[in-house]
Parts: sequence; structure tokens; C-alpha cells
Amino acid sequence: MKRGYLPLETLPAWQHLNGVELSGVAFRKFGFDEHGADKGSGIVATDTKSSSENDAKPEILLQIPGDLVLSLETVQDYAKSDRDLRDVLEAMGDFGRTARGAILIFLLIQLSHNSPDLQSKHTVGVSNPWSEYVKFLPPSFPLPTFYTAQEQELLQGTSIEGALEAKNASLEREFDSIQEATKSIPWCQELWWSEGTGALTIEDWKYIDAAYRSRMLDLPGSGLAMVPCIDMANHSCGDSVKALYEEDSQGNAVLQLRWGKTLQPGEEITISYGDEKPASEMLFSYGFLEDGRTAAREITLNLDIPEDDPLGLPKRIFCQNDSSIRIKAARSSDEADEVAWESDLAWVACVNEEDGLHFGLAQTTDGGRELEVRWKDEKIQSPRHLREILAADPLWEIIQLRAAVLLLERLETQLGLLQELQEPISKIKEDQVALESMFRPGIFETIFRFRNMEGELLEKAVEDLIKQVREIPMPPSLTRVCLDLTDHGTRELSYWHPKSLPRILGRKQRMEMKWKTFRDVRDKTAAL
Ligand SMILES: C[S@@+](CC[C@H](N)C(=O)[O-])C[C@H]1O[C@@H](n2cnc3c(N)ncnc32)[C@H](O)[C@@H]1O
Repeated sequence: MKRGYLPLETLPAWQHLNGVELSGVAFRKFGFDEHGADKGSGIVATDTKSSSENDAKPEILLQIPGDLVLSLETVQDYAKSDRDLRDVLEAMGDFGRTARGAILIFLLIQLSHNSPDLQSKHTVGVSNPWSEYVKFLPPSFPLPTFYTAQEQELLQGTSIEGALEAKNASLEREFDSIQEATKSIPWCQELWWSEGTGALTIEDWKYIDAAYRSRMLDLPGSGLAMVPCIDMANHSCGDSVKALYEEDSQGNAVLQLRWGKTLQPGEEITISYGDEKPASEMLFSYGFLEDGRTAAREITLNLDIPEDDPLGLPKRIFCQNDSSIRIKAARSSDEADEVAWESDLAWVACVNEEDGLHFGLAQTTDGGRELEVRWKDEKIQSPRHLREILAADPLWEIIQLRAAVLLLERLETQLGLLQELQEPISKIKEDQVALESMFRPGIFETIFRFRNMEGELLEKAVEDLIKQVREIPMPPSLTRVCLDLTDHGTRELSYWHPKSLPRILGRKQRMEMKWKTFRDVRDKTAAL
């Protein structure tokens, strides 16, 4: 449906009318940065300000009345005097009782209230400060859910490729469930769903989700919330962050100068969206990567249990369908970056019945049934508990070996996918005309940087895992497997030699060192 927009120049009028107080700050449109990325609007200082560590009170830059803060609680308050909002929230059941669900539905009502496409005798919702404020939101967001089909292809081999597919599927499910739940409400049927007059589309739902994701804050008192005007603050990290958000004792949301910081007129006032966030999260939720960023920091991938695993199903249930692996660059004790990994499923995938893992069904006190997991004679409470028990087991070295090979296989598949596109993408990068005819240059540049960051972390993870496998002290019974893994033996799968790991950017000669597959290692070590 068409949306209504207001220019940023009219925001001061809205802000006066609604009791938002500004002190020495203004809103400004920035436009494109040096990488071609559109930063949109932001907040700048109009006065000189400073705050010292010894100040008794914070220097407040923006103060927003509590009833404008959009949280689960305020949506529920708005719903008391807005029948349409209340009806949709109730129809959506549990979804409407979560902060995200309630806020998304509230925004949907405001967009419907404003849309020139939804003209009928029935005006959707009740006019409130947010019905006007949503008109100051950007017409589009640079988030992956808004990438064109060609831009999405550039994500091949990155961790966002799968995450985006899952997100789109989940947005579609949500959209279908809104239709199912509200089609019996006459105005929803007429204005949203009817073939002739209905104007609500999945694109509208994606827009609302992106607005929430890229502008939502976690406030100390109100929890997950959208705060008008503070949501105009752009991100920076480290020392350059000038401001932080808070709630004061009267329940107002405030933007305050960080202690010990100064502001000069014209200077941008930024907040931190989270200094530790991985590149994938910045790109996925906010659609950009910070200027100075060079590292992915963390990569989350999915892991499949091999299809021939007889315990595949209970293993997945035991891990509550969490099939993720997190690869993380961490500072080691000698200050070098070391790659660590975390995955509940990887450890569970590495052990089987013949090793001592048993699944059964136990009766619960209310007469139901639940999965019971045992390692040898011990009852296992959670995948994490299993990992602790395994670390004290005589099989630990073998299990570590299996886990490392499982992970190596997964990482190499990912690197292969990433590399497949590297040459064509590098060629496009050198041909500005081709690039601009196919992609938005800012989006292309961001994805290009992102691919390099994830490629480097994956390479480092492979390198470290190979090192770790070499360092696992093997029991004598495993000498042969070790030899197979390093120099000799039957080999079925190619791995990279640590000294010539695939370079994402350069085209170094690839030297192969053939290793066994996870299945081989698992099966060969099962009898030991
Ligand atoms: C909370 S909003 C900030 C206000 C937004 N710039 C606007 O025009 O309404 C977050 C969005 O601003 C943009 N943004 C924030 N910080 C940025 C930065 N350092 N570089 C590029 N874009 C940034 C991204 O599009 C992000 O999704």
C-alpha cells in the first residue's frame, strides 16, 4: 500500500506539538558516505556542549515523553482507546502479546491509517502522535530483506545467505497468519485482503519488520521499544560514540551526552548499536558495516547431522532444533586472535549408541512423556551437560577428533561456496559501468567487504582447527587414524594444506591434503 511521507524539515513542528525537548541538537539529512552507502538522516549538535566525569547531572540532548515510547505496554495502552488496534492484537493471540508482535501490529495500523490506498468509509485506527511520526521513516531500508534478486545472489557463501532465506520464510508465515487471523474482521477483509479493494502486501510487512529491526532500542525500564527522534541517531563505535540513551525517573526516554565528551556545532551525535556485534548482525539488522570495521568477529552457520545417523531425530529434538555453529575470533592468552567455536549439535552429532549415548522416553509427573538422555549410566540434562561429561570421558580425544573433522567439513563447504563467486565479483568490482547497471553501488560495496571479512575468519578457523587436530593427544589405538589424517592412508575428501589455505582475494595455488570425511572418522573410531 502507498505510504504517506513528511520531509525532515517538518519534524521540529511534530516535536513541539508532542512535547519532545531538544537541547542544542537538530536533525539533518546526510546522504551517501564515501563507500556509496546512504546513511539517511541523523542528529547533529547546534551548540557547543561538554560533560565531565564529575558532573552531578547528565547533559540531556533530547527528552521524549514516556507515552511516546513505543513498547509492549504503551501499545496495550493505545489499544484501550483504539478498537481497530485492539481487534487485530486480540486476533493475533500470543504474537500480539510480545513486544515485537505488538509494535509491528501497531505500526501496521498507523500505515493503514495514513495510506491513500485505503480510502473507505472506515478510517483505520485512531490518530495519535505515531500516525504522523511514521511519515518521517525512510521510504526504504538498506537491509538484506530489501535486496534485489541480483543483490541477494552476492550473498552466496556468506552466513547471511541462509539467514535471509529463513527470515523471508518467517515473514511470509507471519503475513499469512495475520491474514488468517483477521480476515473475519470486516474492515480488515475489505481494506487489507479483498481481491478488489485490499491493499496490504508482504512488502508492507517486510517494511514494518525492517523499521522495527533497524530502529528498535532495548531500554532499561520499558524493554524493547521504538523511541521517536532518538531513533534518528546513527551508529558509531568506540571513542567516537558521543551519546547514550536512558530512561529518567519520570519515565521519559532521554538521549544524553556521554560522560567526558564534548560536542562542537555541526558534529554528528551518534550512539552505539552494540560495539561487539558481528558484521553479519550489523548487515542483517541495520544494513551497513561501520567505516573502520575490518573483521567479521563471528559467523553463525547451520550444521546438518549426517543423514545416516540412526539417532538423528532424537539428537535434533535434544538440541531443541538449534543446529547452529558459532565461529568466533577470540583473544587468546598470548594476545593473538584465536578462533573458537560453539555448537551443541556438533558434540551430540559426534557420539552414538556404541560410544555410550542412549535416548529413551520417560514418564513425566503429569502423565506426559519426555526425552530421556543418558551417557553410559549418567542422566544428561542438556547438550551443554553432555559436553562437560564427554570432556571427562576416556573417549574424549576421539570425540574431539570427530568434532574437529565434522567442523572442518562444514567450514570447507562454506569456503567453497564463498570462493565460487569471488572471481566474477572481483571482475564486476573493476567494471564500474557493469556494477552500476546491476547493483546499487553502496550495497555492492558493503557485501563485497562483508564477503572478505567472513572469508578471512573462515580461513583462520580452518587453519586453527587443523592445528588443534594435530595437537589432540591420540591414544595408541588411534595412531593409524592420525597418520591417515596427516600423511598416508585411504583418503576421500580434500582439505586445504594449512600453509596454503585458500585466499579469498589472491589466487594462490591450492595445495591439497586429502583427509577423511567425518563419516569415515566417526565409523572407523566407533569400534575403538
Ligand atoms: C536507527 S536508524 C538511524 C536513522 C536513520 N539514518 C534515518 O535516516 O532515519 C538506523 C539506520 O541508519 C543507518 N545508519 C546508522 N548508522 C550508520 C552508519 N554509521 N553508517 C551508515 N548507515 C548508518 C542504517 O541504515 C541503519 O539501519
